[in-house]
Amino acid sequence: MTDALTSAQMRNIEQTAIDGGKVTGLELMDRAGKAVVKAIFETWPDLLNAPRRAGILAGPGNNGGDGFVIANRLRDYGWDVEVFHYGDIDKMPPDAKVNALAFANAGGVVSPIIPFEGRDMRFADPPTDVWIDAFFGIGLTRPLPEEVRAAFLSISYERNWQSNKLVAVDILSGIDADTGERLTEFPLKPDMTVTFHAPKIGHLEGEGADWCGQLIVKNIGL
Ligand SMILES: NC(=O)C1=CN([C@@H]2O[C@H](COP(=O)(O)OP(=O)(O)OC[C@H]3O[C@@H](n4cnc5c(N)ncnc54)[C@H](OP(=O)(O)O)[C@@H]3O)[C@@H](O)[C@H]2O)[C@@H](O)CC1
Ligand SMILES: [K+]
Repeated sequence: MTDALTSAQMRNIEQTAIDGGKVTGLELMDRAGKAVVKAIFETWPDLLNAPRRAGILAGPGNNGGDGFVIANRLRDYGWDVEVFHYGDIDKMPPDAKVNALAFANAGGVVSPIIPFEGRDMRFADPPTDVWIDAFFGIGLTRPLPEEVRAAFLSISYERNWQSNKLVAVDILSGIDADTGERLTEFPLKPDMTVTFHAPKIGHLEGEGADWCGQLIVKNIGL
């Protein structure tokens, strides 16, 4: 496993590649989202044999942008996809907004996360096969908002009754990528974390090492 990076080191590598004209941020986001989908099908190939349902937990930043790339990709596979967005598409960073608008304009369902409160997630119908945690990645700066923690709790109820998978995009939301500290206490461990280019300190240190599930590092051409 190559040396773990801090979030600042990762951003520097990305920015250097973008400034050098080697790649655009949008291309990196596209590669990242597609890498998550590839990792899902490589890890659970039976998910390929029938259209499934995915719930995408998307945040306000570029981690959320990855979530919308994943949402678009799974719709291409004929999946039933619903995005639960903690954020406002209009206020997303430009690359994320492009992917969010592509999803919404193609008829993708974008719901606020509050409905989890009203929904009895234990018996979701149809059951969700895969939950994607794209709330926050390396840009997490403080403990999760209460409604985000509550959304995770709703899914944890469902996981008691339904066999679904939880995949963390880049890092489980709530884990500090630079220390592995769990900034918010909640009960959900992902089945898998897909990160990009190299592991981050937060995947290997502190509690982060125990809150990854299977850690997959995907090359995004940096
Ligand atoms: N070229 C690229 O950049 C690529 C990026 N990629 C992807 O982007 C991710 C990094 O994206 P990012 O820098 O936008 O950070 P992200 O983790 O989405 O969150 C930032 C937003 O959340 C907010 N926020 C933070 N903490 C919060 C809290 N506790 N509660 C509430 N809000 C909170 C924060 O707001 P603020 O802290 O400014 O108030 C800001 O709005 C990275 O992990 C990877 O997945 C890949 O596609 C590869 C190419
Ligand atoms: K995440």
